[in-house]
Amino acid sequence: MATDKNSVIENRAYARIGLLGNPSDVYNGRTISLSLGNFWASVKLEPSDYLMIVPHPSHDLVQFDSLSHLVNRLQTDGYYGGVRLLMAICKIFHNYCKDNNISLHEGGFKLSYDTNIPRQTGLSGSSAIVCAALSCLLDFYQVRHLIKVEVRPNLILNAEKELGIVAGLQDRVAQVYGGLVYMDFDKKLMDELGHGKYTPMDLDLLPPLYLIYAENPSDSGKVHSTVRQRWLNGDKFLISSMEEVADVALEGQAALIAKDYAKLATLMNRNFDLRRQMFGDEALGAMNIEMVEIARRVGAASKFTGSGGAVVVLCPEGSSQASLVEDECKKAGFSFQQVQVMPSFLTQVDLETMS
Ligand SMILES: Nc1ncnc2c1ncn2[C@@H]1O[C@H](COP(=O)(O)OP(=O)(O)O)[C@@H](O)[C@H]1O
Ligand SMILES: O=C(O)[C@H]1O[C@H](OP(=O)(O)O)[C@H](O)[C@@H](O)[C@@H]1O
Ligand SMILES: [Mg+2]
Repeated sequence: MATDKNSVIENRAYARIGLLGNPSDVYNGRTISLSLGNFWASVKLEPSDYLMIVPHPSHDLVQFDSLSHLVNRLQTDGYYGGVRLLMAICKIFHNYCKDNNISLHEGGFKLSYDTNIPRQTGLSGSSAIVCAALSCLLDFYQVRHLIKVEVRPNLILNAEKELGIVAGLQDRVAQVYGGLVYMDFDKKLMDELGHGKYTPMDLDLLPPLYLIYAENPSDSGKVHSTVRQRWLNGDKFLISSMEEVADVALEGQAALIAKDYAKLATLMNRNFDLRRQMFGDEALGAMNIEMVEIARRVGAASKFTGSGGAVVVLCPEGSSQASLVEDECKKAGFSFQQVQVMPSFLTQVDLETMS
């Protein structure tokens, strides 16, 4: 990657799968997540005399065929695209550098993005856009060596918090680190370090995994805000269930290391069952629940990759079972793909910032 301040910079960030423990990352828990090579967002930074955030031609649509086209679009995709995400990370990055005496040159830039991550499907399309933008800013200002890898997920999360999106760190950690990562967000640890403890795991430990998803925009921030408020209010059931979800990741780490995939399957199912009890069927949505059940009906294990819209599947009986899931997905109109894990692409400069 060229880091000359006059050259065009382009960076990608991949979708992610919360394999175990999500959403306990939002609640001082633990997760195991992986970077998903099947989908990515890319951000391009072109040096310029002025500063411009370029709206995406379809994700930030502002021109419509008719009033009903506009209304239809708002009803399916909501009001927001990626522009606000790019603006927010620019602000967070600027303020972080100012607070940490990192000086930035005066050059301007044009920032544009593209993404093939299915929109708002719990594959972390939102933080992929932010993460790729942060990478461009690190390169443009040549400050990659000054901003530790461990704190980058916080900056990405803060950009979304800035917009009122309730979320946790696991997506952002998977996207910054790449590969497969075990994460511990223990409160004491977070208070002491300002971030969680992130331990990369060997990709060879993973069994083949599959993905089911649907065009199904649901706002993860909204899904989380009520549960988060109940948790903050001290709801005992939520607090103890969230601890159980965090324990799923702890047990999952041992299961992965032992390549005990029967245990991994049990833990994935348990993870979703706990989410279902905590959030309730109405909040999860009938289509999302059906995606989980389609896999379970043929004996596979399944859970949400994020807050809903996509499901990760483990087939303990192998590829013949995966074909059965695929057939069922076709009948139901859901997309089905084998998971490609994206290995870490942290550079030497990045690695040297790590404590
Ligand atoms: N594909 C996309 N293109 C443009 N903006 C997106 C896209 N996906 C998400 N966003 C932006 O991120 C916000 C939060 O999305 P979120 O519900 O977290 O989706 P995801 O599950 O993909 O992370 C949305 O309100 C929107 O502003
Ligand atoms: O609910 C979850 O599992 C995750 O929800 C959000 O991710 P998204 O891909 O936007 O659905 C959130 O950002 C994560 O921290 C949660 O674990
Ligand atoms: Mg998101």
